[in-house]
Order: sequence, then structure tokens, then C-alpha cells
Amino acid sequence: MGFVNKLMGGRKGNGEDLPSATASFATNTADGAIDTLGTIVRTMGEISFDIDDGAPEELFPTQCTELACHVENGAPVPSLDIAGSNDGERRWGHVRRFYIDRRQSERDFVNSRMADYRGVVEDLVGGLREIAQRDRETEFCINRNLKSVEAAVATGLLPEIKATLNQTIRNIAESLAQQKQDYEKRISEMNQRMSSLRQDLLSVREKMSRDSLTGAFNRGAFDQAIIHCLNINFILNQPVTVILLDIDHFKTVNDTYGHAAGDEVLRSVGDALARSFIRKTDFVARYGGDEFAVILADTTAANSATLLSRFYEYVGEITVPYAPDGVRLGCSSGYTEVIPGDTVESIIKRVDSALYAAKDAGRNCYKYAEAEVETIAAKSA
Ligand SMILES: Nc1nc2c(ncn2[C@@H]2O[C@H](COP(=O)(O)OP(=O)(O)OP(=O)(O)O)[C@@H](O)[C@H]2O)c(=O)[nH]1
Repeated sequence: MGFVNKLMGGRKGNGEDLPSATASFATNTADGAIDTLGTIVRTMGEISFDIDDGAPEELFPTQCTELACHVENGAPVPSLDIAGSNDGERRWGHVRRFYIDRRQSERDFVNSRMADYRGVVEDLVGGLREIAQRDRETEFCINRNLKSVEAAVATGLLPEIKATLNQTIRNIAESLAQQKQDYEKRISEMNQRMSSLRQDLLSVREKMSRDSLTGAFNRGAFDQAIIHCLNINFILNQPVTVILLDIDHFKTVNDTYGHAAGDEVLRSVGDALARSFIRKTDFVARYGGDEFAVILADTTAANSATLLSRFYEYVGEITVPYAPDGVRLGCSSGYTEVIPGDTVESIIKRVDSALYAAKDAGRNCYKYAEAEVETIAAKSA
């Protein structure tokens, strides 16, 4: 059955049968649009370039191939943690957000590279010009002095020759010292330029590790940060807490008040998280779709619960755009403390089960998942 028919069950929105000519036109158009979108998404992966964001080079092409299948038939996208659905429903919000973020990262990358190349070329040309100029001056100085030595030798007077040689040696030494000084200055300027390039690169990296909608870190940055935290926990034995949070009924927000309202809600939740977890080491990331993850280094689960209760106060103040008064947003969260022997998978599994427990308990609450030490020890043995 065609795409429109699949969506509408062969009926118009008001329940009447679609006139067959209109239905087949709409079906052909929608199927064509889906095919075209799938091809575009696949091609973007096939003809892609590395944007130096720290992710493996093959990740983006894989994501595109999976997203193309998702667009075409609702297949799951494992590389982005998007599950498939039985009725073929697409996660259009994910697809849209993924390509908006990618495009912005590509633009930042290209702009920064262009600026780098222009700067380096200008520096190089300027440096070569100065060196050539200085070399000409040194050459001129040496020739002039050699001529005076020749003239002195021609006189045959020893004191004259000696004085001229002394002067020549002084002149050439001065000229070479000046040349050395100029080169050193030039090298130090180039070093400064290189270090400012490095800074630029770091700031582009920082931008590329952010989710453009909420300003929180993105999933790639989270995946790196959690490994870092596991290492810190292993070396320093400091408590680390991980929180996973999902907005309640977010799909309904999108469906009822529009995608722009959904985006605004995501921004508000990101903002509430940033206001609740304010230490420099607190790490807030958009985990995907309507999910956020927080890593709290050097924080016990008990302290995290205090911070979570502050977050829930802020959540209570969030209003859903265009919604009538009284419609309040809710979030469900799971949290757990990292223990020795934990892996990224064991933490995510645990925190995910706590999140589900919060959903089961009626939503808009947070639940703690205790680690089963023996299970983890057995797994890591
Ligand atoms: N507005 C907007 N929506 C998004 C974005 N990314 C994902 N989504 C949507 O977020 C919704 C996530 O909904 P689900 O996780 O399926 O479920 P839910 O409605 O939150 O249900 P529960 O989690 O069970 O309460 C989907 O409708 C996605 O299309 C985005 O960047 N902006």
C-alpha cells in the first residue's frame, strides 16, 4: 500500500473514502517524495567528508545508510538509538535535527578551515618576502665589504688591510646577527599564529560537541565523557553519578502544539538542567530526541538526589508554548552511581531501567538504580 494510504488507512482524514484519482495522485506524490528523500539521505552518506569532530570517519555514512532505510520504511537506526516501530512510523524530528546539526557542523568546519588556510598562506608569503629581502641586504653588505677588502689588498699596506679586514668582520657579524634576530622574530610570530590556530580549532571542536538546539553537549561528547568518568572513577575512586532523563509525553507536545513548541520545550529542559547542575565538572548532554543525560563527577547518589529535586522545581515552572494554562511538563529520570567494574553498557542499562521504573511509577519523578555488585564483578571477571 502507498505511503499516504498506509498513513490514512485508505481514507481521508474525515473518514470518507478518498476519490480514487486524488488518492492515487497523492499516493504517487508521497511515495515519490519518500523515495527521493531516501536517495538524498543515502547520497549524503556516500559523498561525505570527515569534519574532524573526533567521531570515526565511517560513522556518518553508516548513520546516513540507516536513516535512508528509516525514511523509506521505518527501519530502526541503531547508530542513533532510534528504534523501529511496527506500524512504520518515522521519527521525523530525529531525522530533521540530525541533518540540521550536521549541516551546521560542516559549515563551521569549512569556514574555520578556509580562514586557517588563508591565514597560513598569507603568513607564509609574507615570511618568504621578508627572508628574500633580508638575504638581499646581507648579500649586498658582504659584497660591499669584500670590495673594500680587495681595494685594501690592492694598496699593499698591511695596517690598511688589517683595519679593513677587522671592519669587514664586524660588519658581516652585525649583518648576520641582525638576520638571525629577524628570523627568530619571524619564527616566534609564526608560532603565535600556530597556537592561535590551535585555539580556533579547539573552539570549533567545542562547537561541534554541542547540540545546536539546546546548547547541551551532544551524544558524541557524552560517549567520550562517560569513558573519561569511568577512568577517573577507576583511578581516583571518586563517586560518579549518571542520570538519564526523558520528557513525558513529548510526542503529544509535538503533535498537539506543533514542532516549534516541542523545540522550545527541549530548550527549556536543557536550560533547567544547566541551572540545576552548575559545577564546572557537571556534564549535561542531549542523549537523543527527548532524552538528556547528566554525568556528575565526585558526587554521590544522595547528593545527586538533592540536585535532582532542584531540577524538578525548575521543570515545574516550564510552560508549554501555546498550551492552555495548567498544562504542565513532566520529566522522568533514572540515576545510578558508578561502581568499580562498571562498563558504559552496564551503567546505561542500569540507569535506563531506573528511568523505566520512574515511568511505571506514574512519570514526573526520579528513581535510583542500585548496582548489583556481584553481577558486575562476574561480568568483568
Ligand atoms: N520538536 C522536536 N521533537 C523531536 C526532536 N527530536 C525528537 N523529537 C520527537 O520526540 C518524540 C519522542 O517521543 P517518544 O520518545 O516516542 O515518546 P514520549 O511521547 O515522550 O512518551 P514517553 O517517553 O513514554 O512519555 C518523537 O515524536 C520525536 O519525533 C526535536 O529536535 N524537536
